[in-house]
Amino acid sequence: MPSVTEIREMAGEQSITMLTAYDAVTASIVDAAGTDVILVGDSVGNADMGYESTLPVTVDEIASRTGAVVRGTEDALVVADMPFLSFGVDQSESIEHCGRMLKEEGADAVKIESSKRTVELTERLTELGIPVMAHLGLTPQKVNELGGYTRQGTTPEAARRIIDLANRHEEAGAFSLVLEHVPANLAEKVTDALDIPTIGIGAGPGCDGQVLVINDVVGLSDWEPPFSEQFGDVRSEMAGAVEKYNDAVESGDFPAEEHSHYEDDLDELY
Ligand SMILES: Nc1nc(=O)c2c([nH]1)NC[C@@H]1CN(c3ccc(C(=O)N[C@@H](CCC(=O)O)C(=O)O)cc3)CN21
Ligand SMILES: CC(C)C(=O)C(=O)O
Ligand SMILES: [Mg+2]
Repeated sequence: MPSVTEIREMAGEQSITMLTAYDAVTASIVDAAGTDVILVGDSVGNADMGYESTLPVTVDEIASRTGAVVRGTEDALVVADMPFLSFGVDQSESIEHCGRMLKEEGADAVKIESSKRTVELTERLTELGIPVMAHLGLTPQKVNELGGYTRQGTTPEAARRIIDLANRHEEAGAFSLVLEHVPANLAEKVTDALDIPTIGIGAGPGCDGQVLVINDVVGLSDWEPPFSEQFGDVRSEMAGAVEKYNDAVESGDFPAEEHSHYEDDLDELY
């Protein structure tokens, strides 16, 4: 069972595997496959709740999903992804929201979309015993400011800002860092600059680990980011089962004798 310390020590050693999960069933499948880290992503908003973005997701929703994932997980490290405006508005409120994921839901750590304003919060949370995974590059909670889910860190200045913030979050105590949708050569430089592991999504092969959204990986999404890869076709599997069920009900093949029971005493009932 990897702890935050064991994940930190995987930097430069073994590739860290991380996937999202939003419910106990999926978490149990992801966990049994030996995945190192399960992220209760705020991507639940678009992946599982029908929203267009991650912005509407609430603290209560992430808390509820985190509890479910924890109950479905035996071995993996469970990280709760703090939703839009659950941190950064007010420090004590931020700490309460993050603390709740550990204290009430059993998460091992939280992830916070990082900026220069989260350095101090990361330090405070770490010092209180709430391990923090940082997140730089494309931070989808800033979609309205960025104007889309565009590649980040593409100019020397933007790349330098990311390297600087990565260093500052490591110094503040973050135990790992997600790097999203940045050039592979920038991700390599960040990985070299840090002692803590980098976990990439659309950040090339040079990171210490990789993360993707489970729906994209198993083939449940109706769209995926260009950097994702479908490793299965669960949507067709499910559609096939549902069609067979509908056909069986319509034809009268289901339920059959083995799905039904009869009581002799009831035969005379009028
Ligand atoms: N199902 C799912 N998978 C994800 O990987 C994911 C989410 N949801 N939700 C939160 C964020 C959003 N992500 C995304 C979404 C779209 C692009 C994308 O299509 N980028 C294109 C177009 C950018 C634009 O012009 O808007 C690109 O070429 O960069 C990238 C990352 C990654 N995350
Ligand atoms: C893709 C990962 C890093 C994420 O933040 C999410 O799933 O919400
Ligand atoms: Mg997220």
